Amino acid sequence: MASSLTSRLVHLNPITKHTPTKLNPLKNSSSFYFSLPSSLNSRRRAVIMSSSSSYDKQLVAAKKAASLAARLCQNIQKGLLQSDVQSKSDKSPVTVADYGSQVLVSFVLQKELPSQAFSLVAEEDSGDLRKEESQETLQRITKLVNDTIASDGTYNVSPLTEADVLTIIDCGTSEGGSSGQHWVLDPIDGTKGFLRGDQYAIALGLLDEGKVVLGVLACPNLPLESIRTSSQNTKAGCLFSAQLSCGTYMESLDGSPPVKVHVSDTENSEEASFFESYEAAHSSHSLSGSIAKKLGVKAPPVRIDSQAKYGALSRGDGAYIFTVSK
Ligand SMILES: Nc1ncnc2c1ncn2[C@@H]1O[C@H](COP(=O)(O)O)[C@@H](OP(=O)(O)O)[C@H]1O
Ligand SMILES: [Mg+2]
Repeated sequence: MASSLTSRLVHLNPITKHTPTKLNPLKNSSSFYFSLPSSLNSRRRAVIMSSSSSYDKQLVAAKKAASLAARLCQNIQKGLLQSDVQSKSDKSPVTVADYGSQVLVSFVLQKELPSQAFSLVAEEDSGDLRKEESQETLQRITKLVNDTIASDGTYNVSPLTEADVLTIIDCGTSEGGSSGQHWVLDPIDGTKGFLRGDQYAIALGLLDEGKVVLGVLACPNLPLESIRTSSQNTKAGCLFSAQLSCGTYMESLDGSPPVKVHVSDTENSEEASFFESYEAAHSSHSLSGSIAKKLGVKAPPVRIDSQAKYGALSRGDGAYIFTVSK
């Protein structure tokens, strides 16, 4: 599930179109663009713009949901316990933060959009947490989620019970589909990066009639300035958001005003740099090195866990992402 969900979420990364160049094959993939082609006449442009504005409420809710989930993840990462980490049947790690993030996103979306039918396709389910031996883990998730909701103060609700938490996790078991609206969530993309204290992301998208119409990406450890020039002292915590045909915006997770971002417009691959997975088991480093060489890229690879690399790409920190299946 993790891999297939991740591969779908890759296409949820709405990157603002700037000037596509022959040098950047990724930028020519339609799934990376939400902006309107300039060839569209202004009447058609107006029609698309007005239809996209109907997702404003969902965008506000998605940003709130991802921000609150990021807050929970940041708090857990500061004091991660050995017992917070478990192994899934596919041997990939899952943590109390993955579950807690899914609970918060599901909870906030339903609170913020009460009048809408709710469908969520999410990575985690409650199966393992319902086992006898997971009782303490479930208690810890419930406490962490309740503490986060209380610290935010927006929702005047009684604390969630453990049964509530299990039910809310399983709100993410929708099958999705090509009709209606469906949220798609990876509550922590890059769990291995999260465990290492490196990059990870909360990745949330909305599909309407089978099309991606908005996406948000919370990257709690991504510096607010380019990762190629930032230092350890640079403030971190970015929230990227995009709505169909409205471009991509970035703000800090602690609430700075959003600024519009653009992908790199470099025409010279000798000056370009590329991102790839940190984990060599996820993407072939040797093959991407060969591709980079053929393209004339001189800079060494920038290895980042998770879709945080798509956030970095969307603001032009680098020009390419290479994901090469092994
Ligand atoms: N062998 C593999 N090939 C491709 N992707 C893999 C993989 N093993 C794990 N992944 C996925 O890669 C995601 C992380 O991406 P990246 O390598 O860019 O950091 C993980 O998402 P989760 O952390 O949500 O499980 C995981 O599902
Ligand atoms: Mg995940």
